[in-house]
Amino acid sequence: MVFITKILFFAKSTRIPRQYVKSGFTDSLRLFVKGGAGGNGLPKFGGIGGQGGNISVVAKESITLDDVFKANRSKRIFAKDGKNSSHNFILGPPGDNINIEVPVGVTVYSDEGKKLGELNKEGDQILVAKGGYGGHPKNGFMGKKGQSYSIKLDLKLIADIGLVGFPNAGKSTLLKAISHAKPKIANYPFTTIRPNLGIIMYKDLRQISMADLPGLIEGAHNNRGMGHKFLKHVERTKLLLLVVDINGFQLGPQYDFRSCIDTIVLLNKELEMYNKDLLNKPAMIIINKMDSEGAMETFKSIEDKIKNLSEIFKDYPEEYRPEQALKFEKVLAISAKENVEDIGMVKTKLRKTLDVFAEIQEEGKQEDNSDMFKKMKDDLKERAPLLV
Ligand SMILES: Nc1nc2c(ncn2[C@@H]2O[C@H](COP(=O)(O)OP(=O)(O)OP(=O)(O)O)[C@@H](O)[C@H]2O)c(=O)[nH]1
Repeated sequence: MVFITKILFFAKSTRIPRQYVKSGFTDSLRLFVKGGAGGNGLPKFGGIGGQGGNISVVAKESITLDDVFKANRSKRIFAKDGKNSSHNFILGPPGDNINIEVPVGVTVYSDEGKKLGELNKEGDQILVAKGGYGGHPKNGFMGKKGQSYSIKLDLKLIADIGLVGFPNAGKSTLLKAISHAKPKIANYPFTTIRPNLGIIMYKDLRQISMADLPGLIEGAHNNRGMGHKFLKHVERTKLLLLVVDINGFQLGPQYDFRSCIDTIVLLNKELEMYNKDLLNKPAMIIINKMDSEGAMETFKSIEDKIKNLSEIFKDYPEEYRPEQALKFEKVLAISAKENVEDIGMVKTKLRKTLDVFAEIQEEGKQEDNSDMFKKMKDDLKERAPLLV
């Protein structure tokens, strides 16, 4: 009986990561869509033509943009025309509507870049091309053409936590240790070339999703490296989790060495250059590879600086200097690879932080960031320990 309960429990708690992060990763797709034309009316009998079919996009879980492409290789989608009014059908039958199933998380843009809408949960629907009206007395019984547009489907992952960092900092190692994801890990930069999604599971069945994104590099906002292309995926995460290597980072022998604190300032700058609003998101930072020699001394020497980042901006040349500093709710020094206890601690802190922010949001009390952080700290102190 206990065994069966365990199996059922486990089955229930295993949420399968959305397919779109498992296979080939396409995160935007352009389609031409055309609503059906309206059928002609029949003046002799006052008959009205059928309306042309509409085209909508509908959000569906467990589907990828690749699937959408495979189902529509021509990338041209036409709805059926409405039928003409006839002796047999005075009211011409309408053309069938088409619903294009797309992944949850897609934003639809017109060709001119106008946002037509977001599909954030299963079943959300946006009409993208209206069918033409059927012919009737007021339009001379002539059916109208359907709307035709090019639309862009732009996928942004919806994860609770987004990992941000330079290459090789240990993001994938953390994701693997903390969740059931199996990202590729190697001791060279840019091992991660597409987002990976992991689900962090807690004993009480709570689940939190975490997305690991390809590493950013200096100048990412100018399209250096691949990080920028993927930064859009942190826009919808509830919490930014920066991961930096206590030993710093050097892209290659021909590049400057960046110390740990340099990498934090540079990440701050890259996020700001991409989208200033990201700096107002709740954020935590992990200083990783604390098992390295001399790591604790380095950490002690920079801990205060990390907590008051804006005070050291003046030490950086103007092109690297952010205007606004990231505020970290927590600064956690860990070894993602070597210390299992650290992983447990990160798990607990992430959950607490997300919970507190969710509460604050619900109460609608976040007038400004500083108040928000004060409240978070008070709340965190009051909480009882959680099951991890
Ligand atoms: N000593 C030590 N090495 C670590 C630790 N965490 C990760 N590493 C190593 O650092 C290297 C890079 O780790 P990854 O997890 O692939 O780093 P990443 O940030 O995902 O890298 P990209 O895919 O390039 O963005 C690997 O060789 C890891 O084994 C740690 O806590 N201590």
